[in-house]
Amino acid sequence: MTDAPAPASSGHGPTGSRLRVDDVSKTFGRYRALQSVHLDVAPGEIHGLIGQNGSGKSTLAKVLTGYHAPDPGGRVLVDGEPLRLPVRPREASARGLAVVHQSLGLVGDLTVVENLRVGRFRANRLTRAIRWAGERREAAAVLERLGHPVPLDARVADLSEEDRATVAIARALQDAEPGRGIVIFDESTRSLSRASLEHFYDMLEGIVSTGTSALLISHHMEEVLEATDRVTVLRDGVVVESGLRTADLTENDLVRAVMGRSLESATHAVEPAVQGDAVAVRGLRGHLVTDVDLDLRPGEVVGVTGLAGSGHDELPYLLTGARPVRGGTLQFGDVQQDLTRWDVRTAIASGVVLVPEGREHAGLALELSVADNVLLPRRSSRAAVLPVDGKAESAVVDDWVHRLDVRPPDPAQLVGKLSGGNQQKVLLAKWLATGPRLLVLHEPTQAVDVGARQTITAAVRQAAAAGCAVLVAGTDETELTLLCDRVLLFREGRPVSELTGAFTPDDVVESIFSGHIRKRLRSATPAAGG
Ligand SMILES: Nc1ncnc2c1ncn2[C@@H]1O[C@H](COP(=O)(O)OP(=O)(O)OP(=O)(O)O)[C@@H](O)[C@H]1O
Repeated sequence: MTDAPAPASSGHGPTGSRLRVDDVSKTFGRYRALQSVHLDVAPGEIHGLIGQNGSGKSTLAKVLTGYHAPDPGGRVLVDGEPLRLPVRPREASARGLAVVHQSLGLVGDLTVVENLRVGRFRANRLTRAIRWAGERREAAAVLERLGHPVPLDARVADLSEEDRATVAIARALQDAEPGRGIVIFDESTRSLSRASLEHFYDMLEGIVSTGTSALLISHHMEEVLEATDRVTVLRDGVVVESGLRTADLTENDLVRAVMGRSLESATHAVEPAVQGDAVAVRGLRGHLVTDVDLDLRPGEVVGVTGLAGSGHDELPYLLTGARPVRGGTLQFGDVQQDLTRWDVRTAIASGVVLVPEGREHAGLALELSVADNVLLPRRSSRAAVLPVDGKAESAVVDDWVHRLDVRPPDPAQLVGKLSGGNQQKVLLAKWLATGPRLLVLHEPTQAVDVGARQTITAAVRQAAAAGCAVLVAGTDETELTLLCDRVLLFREGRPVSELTGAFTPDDVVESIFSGHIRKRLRSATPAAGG
């Protein structure tokens, strides 16, 4: 055994490793997704696992929890004891090795106790009846360990975002003896709002303070710097940096480790006025949005943001016919539309397209190839009698695969087999390839790595420079700062203030929280002076 460097927050529990991975590889067909991976997570440590889209992070998490069988050879040890390979999911969870997925993995229609105990129910041996009293006791005990009670009989769909995050973590934690085991968070913080994030980190702090460890997979360099003790970096399935102490690193160090190079700083000069159609929305009303007027110039990228429930994230769906509109009109070019009669098909035919959030649920056919997905809107709008121009179609697909740097750059690859971030790139390519006049994006760089953020920003700005008006809804301050010329802050259904000029990510956060000091993700380190 080699000695792992002590984590920054030392002093938790016994020494040794909570999780040790030695020489683990995984091949899909001829593609080597993981090559002789080593990883060492110390007790009580929050260990970051970072890397570009497609570098193998989720594949490693899936090998560790038994979803994928690794190639022969290699070892996985939890609390010093080897796990049989391929990992059997029940054995892994009984040893306290569990994962919290990005979508939190909960069933909305089931109650809290059902979500926590499903797959673990103990039935009476004679009657087969579930012993509910025991199940409730176990569920309550794990929630108590997290210090955050949630009503056991509430339907998960009715819970607040914070409570849902609590239930997801409790579910992963319930088999681990307190102070042992490790929870893997596979981009689990991605779908949480900043307010819930603070709660999430408080819980994480509580967990690791007992000696249980966490492996945090994330594309957010700021989060990795603030939340983790050490970090391991994957590039093309190979560990290129192992267990670096995060306290010694800057954000640039992390970016260089992930990308293998530094990123040029991305500033966007105000572009000269471009030809195209101005967009005027008047009196828009939806479920949350109330009487909104909005003007977008061609070539302009406008952000809309706010706290959950402020209406900014309803706007994309109202403008594109995806959700019912109570009132309002949209005017651009020759289109003058009563939005209460707008639907998705008419919107697309008019050049108004939506890149929705959550690519698994909306917008991509996972069982089709990259090429078929990119060409879908084009093919459905082409008159059925026209012959297919295969050459032109391949040229379009090749161009977009190249421009958005989809990896692997294979148009025949099934989208379901791409990594999460590469699926997001295909979703953007699909709609950018239509040459829209009004492009509406909801959290467009969610799930993509720091390099891909810049690639996507360049592609969106190129669409704007060609005369398209762009609306970006979201709460990611870096995304909004990179992409937008101005950002409108929503409160109670309408825009109340605007950021223009050279605003920074901190300006965006401060405008959302209207001056509240942003809580650090973890308590300040002693080096920072408390
Ligand atoms: N079932 C599969 N069949 C074939 N290839 C796969 C399969 N699952 C993953 N891959 C490939 O393995 C590589 C690693 O994918 P993985 O999902 O682990 O990346 P990741 O680092 O988690 O990326 P992201 O940050 O985009 O989520 C990718 O090239 C992906 O296309």
